[in-house]
Order: sequence, then C-alpha cells, then structure tokens
Amino acid sequence: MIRRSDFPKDFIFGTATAAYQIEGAANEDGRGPSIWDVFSHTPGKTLNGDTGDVACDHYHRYKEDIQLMKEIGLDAYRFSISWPRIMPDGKNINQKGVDFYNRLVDELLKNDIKPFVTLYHWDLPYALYEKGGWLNPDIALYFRAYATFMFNELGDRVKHWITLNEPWCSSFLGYYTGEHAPGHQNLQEAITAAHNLLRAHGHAVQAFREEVKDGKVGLTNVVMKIEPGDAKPESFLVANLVDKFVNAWFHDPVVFGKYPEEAVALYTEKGLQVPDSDMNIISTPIDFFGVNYYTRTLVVFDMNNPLGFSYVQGDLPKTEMGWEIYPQGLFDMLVYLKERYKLPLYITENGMAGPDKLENGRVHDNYRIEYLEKHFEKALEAINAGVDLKGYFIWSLMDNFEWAYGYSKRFGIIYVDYNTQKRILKDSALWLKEFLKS
Ligand SMILES: OC[C@@H]1[C@@H](O)[C@H](O)[C@@H](O)c2nc(CNc3ccccc3)cn21
Repeated sequence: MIRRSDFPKDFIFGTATAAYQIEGAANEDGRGPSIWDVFSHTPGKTLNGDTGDVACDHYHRYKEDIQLMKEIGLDAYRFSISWPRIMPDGKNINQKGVDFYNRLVDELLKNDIKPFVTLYHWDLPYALYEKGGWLNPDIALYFRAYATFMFNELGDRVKHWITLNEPWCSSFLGYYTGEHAPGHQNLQEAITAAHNLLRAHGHAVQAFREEVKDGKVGLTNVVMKIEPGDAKPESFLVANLVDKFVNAWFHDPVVFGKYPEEAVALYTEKGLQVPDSDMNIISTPIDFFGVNYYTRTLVVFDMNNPLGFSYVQGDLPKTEMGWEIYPQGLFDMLVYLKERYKLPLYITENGMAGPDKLENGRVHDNYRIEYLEKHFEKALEAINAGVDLKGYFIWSLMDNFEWAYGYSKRFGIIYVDYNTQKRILKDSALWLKEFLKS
C-alpha cells in the first residue's frame, strides 16, 4: 500500500480548481463577462443550458472551502484567476475583483496552504474577444499587462505561477471542434490561436522575470498518451504523428523555439499557414511544465479523415467521461517529458469523474480511491525512474461546472449539493486525509 512517506519529503500534494468552474458571482462586484459566460448562455452549447453563474458559489464560500482543504491536510491549492474579474473590459482594473484574490491568498497562507496560481483557465474577457480574442496578435500584450499586474499584486505571497491552462483546449476545442468557447470551427483559426496563446505565455514569462525574482513559472498542457488503436504499422505512424499535433505542438516551441516539423509539414501540405513569429519570446525559459494527465487516446490510420486518422474506443474500464483508466500512461508521459525537455514537472491535474451518489450523507467513491492510488503509484515509479516530479494536484477539490457537460460530471473529492451548496467529504477525501498522514 503506497504511503505519503514513500514520496520525497518536499513533494507537495494538492487539489486544483478553476475560476469559472467554481466561483459563481458571475455578475457581482464588477466582474465582466468572459467568452464562457456568453458561450454557456448560448442555447445548445452546454448540457441542460448549465452556466457558471452560481457554480459552487466559491466567491462567497472560499473560507469554508479552505477549512475543508485544511481538514484534509493539503499542502497546496491550485486555482485560477478570473481575468474578467480583474479587467472587466480587458484593460481597466476592477478593484473589488483584485480584493477577492488578495483575501483568498491571505486565507490560504493563514492556513499553511501554498497557493499555485493559473493566470488563464479559459475565461477570456468577452471585451477582448470582441477585439479578435486569441486571433488578434495584440492579445499577447493585453495578457502581458494582465500578468504583470497580477505578479505585482500577489507576487510577494504567491511564488508558483502557471501562465496558461491547456492552450491545446483553448485553441483546438475553442476554434476547431467548437466544443468550447468561443465555439469556432476553423482549423486555420485554431493554429493561429495556438500561436497567439504561446506568444502570450512567452510575454508573461518575460514579465515574470522582471516582477517576481524569487518565484517559479511554468506552462500547463494536457498530456495525452497517444497509442495505436490496432496492430497496423500505419497506425503506429499515425499515433506518433498525433502525438506531435497534440503534445509536442505545445511543448516544443516553449523549449526548442520551433514547432514539430512533421506536423508543420502536414499542415502546410493542407494549405494551412503555420506562424513562426516571436519564437524567441515563446521560448523564454520556464521553470517547470504542468502536466494534466487523465487517460490515453487511441488512434488508427483513416484515409477518410482529412488529417489521416480517427479516434477509436479502447476496451479498458472507463470513467463517467468515457476516458479509459490507464495509470501506465502517466508514467510513460512523465518519463517522455523528462527525457525530451529536461524540466521539473508538476502533475497539475489528475482525477476522474465518477457515478457519485449521496447515500445517508456519504459518497462511497471507492473507484476514485483506487484510481488515485494507482496513479500515485505510477507517479512514484516515475520519481524512482529519475523524473524530477515536484507535486501532484488532484482534479478536483470539489464537484464543479464541467464545461460543456455542465454539472453532470463529478470530479471532486468533495461532493457539492448544488441545491443547498452543502459540501460533503467523499470517502476519497477521507482516504486522502489518512494518506497525507501516512
Ligand atoms: O475534464 C476535467 C478537467 C476540466 O474540468 C479542467 O478545467 C481542464 O483543465 C481539464 N483538462 C482535462 C484534460 N483535457 C482533455 C481534453 C479533451 C479530451 C480529453 C482530455 C480534463 N480537465
């Protein structure tokens, strides 16, 4: 049975959330609309028309939530700042929004919980979207101004920062598949948005070096283990290629200053423009990569698909998201990232959506305990294989707004009864509390 003491002494365990998914108070204290406010209020975009208007009401209940983190014994807490709460019009400061994050950070520190702050977790101020959003090259400078302001405001107390959460999602789910805000479906736009997201990241890192001398800054990407879905040799080739489109596309420029050539070649073959501006800014050195690992993705060679591949379902047990439970993929990707980029790593998200049922005031989510144990074991295996893994944040602290799935998917170790906003520690939280003492 894995124990906390098996991990390095300074290894940190935490949980992660994001502003739009938990805060609520969408129109309170001067907050402006984000692209997710508009998207979720657009009929048909989210399950049951769910929105983040109220969510977990964390904006008002943050002290209670921090007491629960303390009760569980967490070392750290990863949360994101709502850009439209800070700059409702994308430029001018909303002091009441700033005050909230000062209160939140002070309350965490008072309870010996280390804040890890994500500057952007998908909630772009709508006012900036109206100026072109991630398609407008100027967005990188708007982001730099926002980042600089937050570094100045919180940098004396917050020493661990993540510029962007999963630029792959913001660009390819937001601009190609259209599943996420702003719901565009244009591959060229997705490539352009991805580049401007990386430029914004680079500008923020440059600002960080000027503003927070004793801090650490990194980028969090979704990291998927891409494997062939059948035994055909072409499917092995396709798996390697998809890995370049999804994983390397957002890691290589940040470390090597260039996109993976195979993927660039395929895009240009299709007549798409791949930008190459500001690679020197994009590759401003960072201190760590954040790894959001959940599952593997199986692909097969498919001539009928414009990009030559299609996704296939695996036969391993799956979570409520339909994602296979595949802890080995975590080990594989941690080792892969270490060997390719030679940077320290944090698991900034790992967790599962489960069929969580409230029974006599309890949630017996043994499946989530097993999921976490197996992934903890693989993380420890990676450390023992030489990976400089420094921490592990469980997604998520509490059930919350799961984007297009609304409130139908529960990832929390704490159950939220949305009718009463009551929080109930699931068995996984009770297990974690004991694990953290072991
Ligand atoms: O879906 C669970 C979480 C989500 O709530 C977080 O806001 C986001 O950071 C997040 N990223 C992933 C992994 N991304 C992913 C995207 C498409 C398909 C499979 C995984 C999962 N999650």
